Amino acid sequence: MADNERAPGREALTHAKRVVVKIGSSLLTNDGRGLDDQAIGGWVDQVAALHAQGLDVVLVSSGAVAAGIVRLGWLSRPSAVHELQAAAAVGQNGLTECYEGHFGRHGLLTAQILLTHDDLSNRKRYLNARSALRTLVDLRVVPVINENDTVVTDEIRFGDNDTLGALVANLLEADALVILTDQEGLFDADPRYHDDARLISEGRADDPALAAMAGGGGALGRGGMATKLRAAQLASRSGAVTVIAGGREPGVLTRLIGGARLGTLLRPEQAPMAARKRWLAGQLQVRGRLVLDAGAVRVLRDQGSSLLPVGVKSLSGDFVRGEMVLCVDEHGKRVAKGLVNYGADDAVKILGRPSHQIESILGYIEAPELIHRDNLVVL
Ligand SMILES: Nc1ncnc2c1ncn2[C@@H]1O[C@H](COP(=O)(O)OP(=O)(O)O)[C@@H](O)[C@H]1O
Ligand SMILES: N[C@@H](CCC(=O)OP(=O)(O)O)C(=O)O
Repeated sequence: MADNERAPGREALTHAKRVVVKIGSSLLTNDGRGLDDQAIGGWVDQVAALHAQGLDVVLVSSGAVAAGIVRLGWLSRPSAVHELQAAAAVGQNGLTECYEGHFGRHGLLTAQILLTHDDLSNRKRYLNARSALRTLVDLRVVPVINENDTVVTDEIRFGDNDTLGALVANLLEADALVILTDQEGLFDADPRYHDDARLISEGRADDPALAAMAGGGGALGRGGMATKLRAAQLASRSGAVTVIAGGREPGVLTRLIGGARLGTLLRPEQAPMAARKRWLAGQLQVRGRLVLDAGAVRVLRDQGSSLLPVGVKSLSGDFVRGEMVLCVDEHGKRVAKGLVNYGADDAVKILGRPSHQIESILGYIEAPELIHRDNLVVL
């Protein structure tokens, strides 16, 4: 890369050692005409160049469903789940073959990893996935990850691969998450509808003003900019910087890592969370909802305290001990998420009560807290 491209403020990328690169459906499938082999070859060449510089690069690649639809000769995206699952199974083969062939030109091995939300929400499977991925990276293999679309249904899917990319960045404690898409980055309005939209070059991952500018996805992609910003927030929890950039920009990956001012850089502002808290924060499914009083909201936010039953006003949902619930304030604003010590049937009996009364009310005591602070993450 030319030295004059090295822009100030991009050190998080020039110093990166481990990078997760997510390539979106919007880019991979040649505007719906099947996998864009040439474009994939171009990104693989860049990943290989970064790999040769000593960086660990992990790919999160979409495109299975779109590629499968074309391979099967279907004219449009089906809406039936079983047809989408079938398309993903056919298309994933093509995707793997394509990456393997291109990385093979560089003498690099790839590994296909298909993950579901369940794999990352079950703590044991999460730890297994983490150690397998870390081992592959240590072996200098390039993992190519996608959601296991063939076995997921709507309620349990990530849906977009931006979220998956962020969780992989957390899992590997990557320094950077690079999200390649069909736009140059995040604009102050959706450029599909606003000709005068301007590119945001930098911002904070958790800036609500940016989230307000981010709209939904195009015909091929799933999440649009909204899921990319949420992914940046998730990635920031392990200290990773996120860049959203245009995948068709020549040399985009090598230039970004060289420090070029391309795309939108989203910086993490908070100190990285401990791995267990990150795992909690990454859980997408909640089984119930607790409404907290103002005092409980304050001590959770300001003092990092556990949640006691006395601070909970009401609950909804059908959860059992150990499941994830969302805590909201009296106006419904999200405050925290955590794993409950009591199932809904028992929890409802101890709401608003001091913990020393739990045993006399329930006939047993599991713990004085409804959610212990180790199992709680403030949002
Ligand atoms: N503020 C915005 N800036 C840029 N793109 C936006 C914005 N809001 C919505 N979008 C849309 O997000 C799309 C990219 O997301 P998506 O279609 O999900 O692609 P991918 O498959 O790469 O994830 C763009 O084509 C763009 O139209
Ligand atoms: N897992 C899906 C991709 C989902 C998807 O399109 O996500 P995204 O690239 O974030 O818009 C597939 O391979 O078809």
